[in-house]
Amino acid sequence: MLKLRKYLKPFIASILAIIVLLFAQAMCELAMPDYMSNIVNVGITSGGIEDGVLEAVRESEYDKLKIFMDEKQQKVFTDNYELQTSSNADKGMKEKYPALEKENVYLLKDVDKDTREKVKLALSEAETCVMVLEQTQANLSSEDIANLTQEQKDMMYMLKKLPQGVDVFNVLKMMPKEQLADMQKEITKKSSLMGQDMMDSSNALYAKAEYKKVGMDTDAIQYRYLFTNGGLMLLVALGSAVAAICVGFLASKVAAGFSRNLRKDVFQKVENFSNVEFNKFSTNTLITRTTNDVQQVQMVMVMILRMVIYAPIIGIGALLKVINSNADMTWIIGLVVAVIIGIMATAFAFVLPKFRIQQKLMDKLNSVVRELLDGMPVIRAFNNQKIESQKFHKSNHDIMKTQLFVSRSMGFLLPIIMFVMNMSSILIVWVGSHQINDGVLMVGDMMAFIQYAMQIIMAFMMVTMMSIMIPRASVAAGRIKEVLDTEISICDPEKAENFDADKRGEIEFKNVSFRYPGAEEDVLHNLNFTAEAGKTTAFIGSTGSGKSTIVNLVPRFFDVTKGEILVDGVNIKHVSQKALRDKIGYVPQKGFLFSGTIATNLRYAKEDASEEDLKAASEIAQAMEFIDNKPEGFDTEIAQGGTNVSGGQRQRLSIARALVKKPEIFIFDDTFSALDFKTDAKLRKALNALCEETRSTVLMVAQRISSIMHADRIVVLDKGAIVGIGTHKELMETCDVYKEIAYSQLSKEELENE
Ligand SMILES: Nc1ncnc2c1ncn2[C@@H]1O[C@H](COP(=O)(O)OP(=O)(O)OP(=O)(O)O)[C@@H](O)[C@H]1O
Repeated sequence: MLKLRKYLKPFIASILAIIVLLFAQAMCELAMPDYMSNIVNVGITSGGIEDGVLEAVRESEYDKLKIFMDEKQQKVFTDNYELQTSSNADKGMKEKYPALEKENVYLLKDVDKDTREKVKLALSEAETCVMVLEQTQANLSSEDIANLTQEQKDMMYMLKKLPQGVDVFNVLKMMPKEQLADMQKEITKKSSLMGQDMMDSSNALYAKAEYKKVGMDTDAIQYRYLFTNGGLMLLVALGSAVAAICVGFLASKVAAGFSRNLRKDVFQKVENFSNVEFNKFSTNTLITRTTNDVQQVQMVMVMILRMVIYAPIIGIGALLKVINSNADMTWIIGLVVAVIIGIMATAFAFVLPKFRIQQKLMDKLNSVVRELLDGMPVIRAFNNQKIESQKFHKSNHDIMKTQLFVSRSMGFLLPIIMFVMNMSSILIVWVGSHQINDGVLMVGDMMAFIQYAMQIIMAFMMVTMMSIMIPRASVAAGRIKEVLDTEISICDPEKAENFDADKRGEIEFKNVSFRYPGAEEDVLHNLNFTAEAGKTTAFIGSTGSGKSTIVNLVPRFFDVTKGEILVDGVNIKHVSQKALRDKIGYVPQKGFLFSGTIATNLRYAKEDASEEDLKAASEIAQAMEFIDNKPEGFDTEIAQGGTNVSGGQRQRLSIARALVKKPEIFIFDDTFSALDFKTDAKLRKALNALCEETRSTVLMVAQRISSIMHADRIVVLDKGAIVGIGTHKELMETCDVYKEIAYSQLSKEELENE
């Protein structure tokens, strides 16, 4: 994938935005369990009271607290609370704190966060002691006793020994200071084992009880907390959803733009391929690389942008949260992650090779289908449908088998992983409930732990999935890069020369030898001849003697292996391909038309050609008659590849297309063999007239001697070498190969009459 990183450059801003958004999304996701934990621990369990910092406390209750506070703590209290006497309190005050009707109440001043923390510390131990003692005094039922923490139980048994009706706190006030300090030490030692959150929660319960005694509306406090935190949680969830939507939007934009640019570059590269490169890559693979492979990379790109960045943020974030939490259960996460990695590794060890096989089988199925469809008329003609459909069924069956295996394995994998995840929740609840029972963990913390554990496991699963997807996409990226990195063998010279302006279409082959790339021997051997300007030079020879190869060298479809080809006195390698091809009107062996109309096809080389030009060219190419017969004439639609016209018509339109261009050089690569003798003769006559007018050079490959016998010059080829050059007459006298061809096609009389 990294091979194509330069295609991400235009999208850097979007990628950075995605990273920021993913970070925001992860932060929101990580905050959610905390909110939930607070709602459970504080909102539900502690009645919406966060800790033991009392907003209001009766003077009598403060007297009790004071017993367990040292001078420093008492100072913190008096500094931050003000006494509201019963006599001075107004109506509003009394409504808010009804206890003021009977006694004085201390009210917390408006303090900042740090001071509040100091107050909390100053009150914390004293509140624990008072609470334990009050509970003891309150003659608890056995059920209540069972719910007490161990230190509360110990204290309760000690104080229960006091005679009935004696106020514990009055007794304590009279106790020697050292004994009281010992007792306090004992209580705080035990309570310090609880952890801060538990302490806060326990003190919050004390505060709630005190608020009730003050007459405050504790339900309102609880609702306020629940609505505030619930609302914040909703906002965070909304933030996460918005970030996720934006990431999805941007990631799709980046991936789609990335693949558009990639397809454009691959296409541009392929457009510049010479036949050498086309021979290296088959058409099928080039199409697959431009479409399917790019699509694969695009798909994984979206996943990378959404998951690969998100998974580590959320995974590490959740892990840090878990490590910092009170729950001593991190080992459960380690265990579950190890089990999941084990399961996935085993599954992928079986499935991954099948993925690769699947890709190959898909290629095979494609090629079988392609061959079947292309060769359908032949298959029908030879009645071989059964054999061919067996071939298809085999490929089809093979692919079904592997797909079934892969789908079934994946079908197993997900439920197993879900089972492991559910088991991990149960294990966390099991271990967590023991810790809750021991007073070291709160229910909300355990619930948050479960959520963080799921986030960590999901992050691991995302990374594992990506580690499977990325290598697959990497193969596709490699195939695309191979096309992009292919060196084009036929390119323009750095400093292009110009053609000799005094010459017009003269072609000279000088010691030209040629070997197809990858072939073992030359197909053309040391050719030397000149095709004079304005004259017709024809090539004839047995099949495979190299006629088409010679004419394909002129427009530089291939470059000569040895020697040089000069057009108008300049080596064709020294001019630009455009300048060279501008001079040439090429008609291939197999006529090819583009989708559009007859007119758009004829104007292919000369967009501004007039209707008269089209008509004139069609007349020469003997195509006017069939065009006239079409109701829409030149506007007749042509299907892709010209499949809706006959082979002969296609060929005539291909010839007309070259004629419209009126080039300096015509190349007809065995063009006339698709035409009947009569049309062939008429066409050649009209063509000769045109060439005389335009003074164009004609290179003509032919199989039929009658097509070329009137040429100014005939080059006879045998096994890639020239065995004779001259006019028909000269060759009939001097060249045995020519004579042999001529006599095999025409009678002695026909030849002598010519
Ligand atoms: N792309 C190619 N790669 C390798 N060898 C090729 C390629 N094209 C043609 N050849 C070989 O080069 C030789 C000359 O082929 P060419 O097509 O030029 O012959 P030809 O005289 O035009 O034949 P025909 O009259 O049958 O069209 C043949 O032996 C052929 O097998």
